[in-house]
Amino acid sequence: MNILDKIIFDKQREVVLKKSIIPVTQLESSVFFGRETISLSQKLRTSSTGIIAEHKRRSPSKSVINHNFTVEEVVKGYENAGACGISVLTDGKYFGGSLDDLLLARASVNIPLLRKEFIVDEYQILEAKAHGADLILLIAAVLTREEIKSLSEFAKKLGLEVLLEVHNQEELEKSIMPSLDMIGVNNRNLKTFEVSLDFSKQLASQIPDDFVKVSESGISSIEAIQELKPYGYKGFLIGENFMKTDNAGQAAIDFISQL
Ligand SMILES: O=C(O)c1ccccc1NCC(=O)[C@H](O)[C@H](O)COP(=O)(O)O
Repeated sequence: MNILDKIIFDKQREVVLKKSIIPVTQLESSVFFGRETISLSQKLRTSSTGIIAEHKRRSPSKSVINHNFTVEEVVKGYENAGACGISVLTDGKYFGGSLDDLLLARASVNIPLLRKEFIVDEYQILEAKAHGADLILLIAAVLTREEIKSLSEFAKKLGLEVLLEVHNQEELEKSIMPSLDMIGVNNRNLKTFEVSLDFSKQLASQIPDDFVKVSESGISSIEAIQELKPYGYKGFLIGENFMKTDNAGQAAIDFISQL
């Protein structure tokens, strides 16, 4: 079993367990459930920088990245740096994240928050809304077209935007539908961990203009952004490059100020 299959296997079991502990009615009674969300896609369309900075403690490909900061320090640093939005990894087992991280981030900043999660069930979308997210991620590699349609339509009904992640042409072709806002090309093959900006470059022309294009993973230099912009990318998701430093917020300031 590759790592992505393992993550999804565990996630499906986790969701069954969580559903039996926290009822939907409890999620719907959260103070954040009725909150008006902030659009990341609109911000990206008009931004000259397009950085989506990620809170990421560890990952399957890199093991420990950073456990030294509080969530508040990181996300406030990212907001001060001028990030368009923040991605908060909420998976515990493989990334050391949690829904509490998302809640703390929501209480700390006023820019769009992505719940970065392996979503397989509507219940996780309700969790995202209840914990202050503005948008969710759907990963084409682990969902059928029908699942992408029903999950994205469910998210839209709750006022959440949808970032659909693809890694190859087949995933892109099966996924295009009006209920998506942004299409992200992951430069990391989640099965082998190979990273190359070529994945973003190769798929760019096949992403319809209706969707904001986002390039994700393995971005660590200004040159990479300059290489990707001519392909129409408006958003750039960066995690490790900021989190591996001893001050993620300052690293984001240094990076964004050069764009
Ligand atoms: O980052 C991983 O090792 C990983 C492994 C398996 C599934 C997902 C994984 N990462 C999620 C992401 O998409 C990245 O955290 C995100 O795009 C930022 O990437 P980076 O800037 O390279 O940290």
